[in-house]
Amino acid sequence: MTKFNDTILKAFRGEETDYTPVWYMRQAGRSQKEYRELKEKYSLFEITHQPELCAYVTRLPVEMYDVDAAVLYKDIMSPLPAIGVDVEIKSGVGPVIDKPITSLRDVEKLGSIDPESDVPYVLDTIRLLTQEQLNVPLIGFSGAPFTLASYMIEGGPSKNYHKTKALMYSDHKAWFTLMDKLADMTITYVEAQVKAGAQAIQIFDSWVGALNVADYRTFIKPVMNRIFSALRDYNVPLIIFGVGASHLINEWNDLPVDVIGLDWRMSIAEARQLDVTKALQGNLDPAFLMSDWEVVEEKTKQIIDEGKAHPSHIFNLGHGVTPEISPERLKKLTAFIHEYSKR
Ligand SMILES: O=C(O)CCc1c2[nH]c(c1CC(=O)O)Cc1[nH]c(c(CC(=O)O)c1CCC(=O)O)Cc1[nH]c(c(CC(=O)O)c1CCC(=O)O)Cc1[nH]c(c(CCC(=O)O)c1CC(=O)O)C2
Repeated sequence: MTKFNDTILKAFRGEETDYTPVWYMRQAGRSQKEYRELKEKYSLFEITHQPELCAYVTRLPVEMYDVDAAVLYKDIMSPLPAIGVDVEIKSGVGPVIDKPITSLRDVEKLGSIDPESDVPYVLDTIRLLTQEQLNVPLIGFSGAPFTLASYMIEGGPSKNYHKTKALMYSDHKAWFTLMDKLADMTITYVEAQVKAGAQAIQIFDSWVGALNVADYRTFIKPVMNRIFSALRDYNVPLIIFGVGASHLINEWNDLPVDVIGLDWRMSIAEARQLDVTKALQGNLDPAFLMSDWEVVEEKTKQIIDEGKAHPSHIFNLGHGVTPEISPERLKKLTAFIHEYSKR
């Protein structure tokens, strides 16, 4: 067994490292041939319910790409059935919820999660990976209340979140009760992942960029403060990530997080000009990986150079790996990042 490589944990904590560590959102699923063959037989939930199989899928990209962290193979929807939300992941569509939340009554029906009895397979997978199989840290994760609520209210992926925002603006009791229930679920669910062995946590608020700063401060920021303040007790690096949320970066810099994950809309240099002090993660647009290698190399060098100007930077894409990106490309990119970023 090769020596455990904790470089990425040092970068998450804002320390300077010998090279720029890298992992990719959605690295575990997607385009590996071995994974595609598995997906012919099993759904995402069926894989996650089998710890040995789920650990194998989680390890695939680590062994194939030599990335500096593993991310647990599951979805941000995974804990929702435990609180009474009937969600299905439709291939090529995404999460689908047949009975969306429409009122306070629906919110009050939601229960709470007991990870050891509701999602024992998630915790067993984490134990398997961190006690026996990985020589890089394992990243656990949860969706954030706004992003989870957007699926629960819209009934699936959305472009404009009109129903979500309408409920948020018009029914404050329903909204804040839902936020509190989802915050309680997130804290309990993340605590169990850390106790099982996850060494860093990412909170995905993918769609909160749909809100302006004022509404973020009113309807979201207090609950995010509560979540991250509670998670600090578990003493693992905490990452917040969202898409199209650059206008919220100074709000995120106020939160008790260690790392801010950027998409491609704001450069690392621009974030630093806004006095963002947290470690930064990102932020290559996945679309680059479909273009000529010379273009990828040039953009990657720019991101690494900007990241090196301040401690510290973790390389990632600006959003999850897309299905058409080839494993060969990700392997080549990872090797290039490790080589080019050496101090
Ligand atoms: O099609 C299938 O059968 C399953 C597809 C699949 C899903 N989650 C998945 C997988 C495994 C895989 O990538 O193959 C599995 C999945 N989803 C996620 C992770 C964690 C990570 O990103 O590393 C992971 C596991 C880790 C990994 O695959 O590397 C997290 C996730 N699910 C979701 C989101 C919201 C978002 O997209 O930003 C996000 C966060 C941002 C991200 O994409 O990285 C919600 C979700 N889950 C899913 C989708 C369907 C669209 C799509 O496939 O991109 C979508 C997106 C949407 O349309 O709203 C289904």
